[in-house]
Amino acid sequence: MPPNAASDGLPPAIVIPAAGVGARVGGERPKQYQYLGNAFLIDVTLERLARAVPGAALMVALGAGDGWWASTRSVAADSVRTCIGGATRAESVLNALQALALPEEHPVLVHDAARPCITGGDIHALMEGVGSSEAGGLLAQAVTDTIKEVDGARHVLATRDRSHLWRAQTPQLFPAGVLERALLRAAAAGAPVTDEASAVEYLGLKPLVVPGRADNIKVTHPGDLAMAAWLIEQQQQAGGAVT
Ligand SMILES: Nc1ccn([C@@H]2O[C@H](COP(=O)(O)OP(=O)(O)OP(=O)(O)O)[C@@H](O)[C@H]2O)c(=O)n1
Ligand SMILES: C[C@](O)(CO)[C@H](O)COP(=O)(O)O
Repeated sequence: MPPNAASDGLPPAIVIPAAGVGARVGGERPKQYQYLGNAFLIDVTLERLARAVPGAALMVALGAGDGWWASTRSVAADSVRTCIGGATRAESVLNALQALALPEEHPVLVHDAARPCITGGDIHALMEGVGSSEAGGLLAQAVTDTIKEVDGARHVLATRDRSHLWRAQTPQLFPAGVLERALLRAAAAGAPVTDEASAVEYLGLKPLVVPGRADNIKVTHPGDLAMAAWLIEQQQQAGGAVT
């Protein structure tokens, strides 16, 4: 493997988009500030990231006018800084990346605040799998269900070949310069960017998928918070190795 910041022992920086409103989960506050056990969801996510990558700088993109961050545990953490996010997840990630102002080759992990069940094992598998590759990579899971294409009334139009389909998760890992160029280029072209890899693909690069755990869920719908709390309990019972 060629020398790079990661292999030289310099930890990746970590960008955490947390500027969403959590409309699908609902509730009186954004999902990142709802409780998982006795902690805010965002504290669980940030503490797992910080534990997995000691010494990493964490940059959290917050919604403009966020009134909750000040009540988190993470507000007091030296390694955690914040910036204002944007109208889309991609804009939030770009703002955070620019706030970090990293050298071109510096590795950057991007992880949704809304994925609190991430494990150190998965983060290290991603870092080892991707190494210093220019195209970077992401955790993902191979699709195991039969895939239906449906019309607007939910009638099946076709059954799709799933043999090359994977479900993208986060973290996703890229060199800072590649990621910034990719996000800027995709934004200028109006290309749809639902994750960092889709922006990097837009540059013509092929990010690597690294198999991740099924329990790295994104809290998206009502009920997912309870599911995440249960998954964390299971991980804790399975031992410290997973967290
Ligand atoms: N403008 C935005 C939109 C989303 N996110 C973040 O991106 C992650 C994944 O997005 P998603 O699950 O879609 O969160 P929300 O946008 O909050 O959810 P919803 O679409 O239900 O409102 C979350 O951590 C969310 O806070 C962000 O930083 N900036
Ligand atoms: C980035 C992501 O977590 C990959 O699965 C996901 O796309 C983010 O959710 P969104 O609903 O697309 O914002």
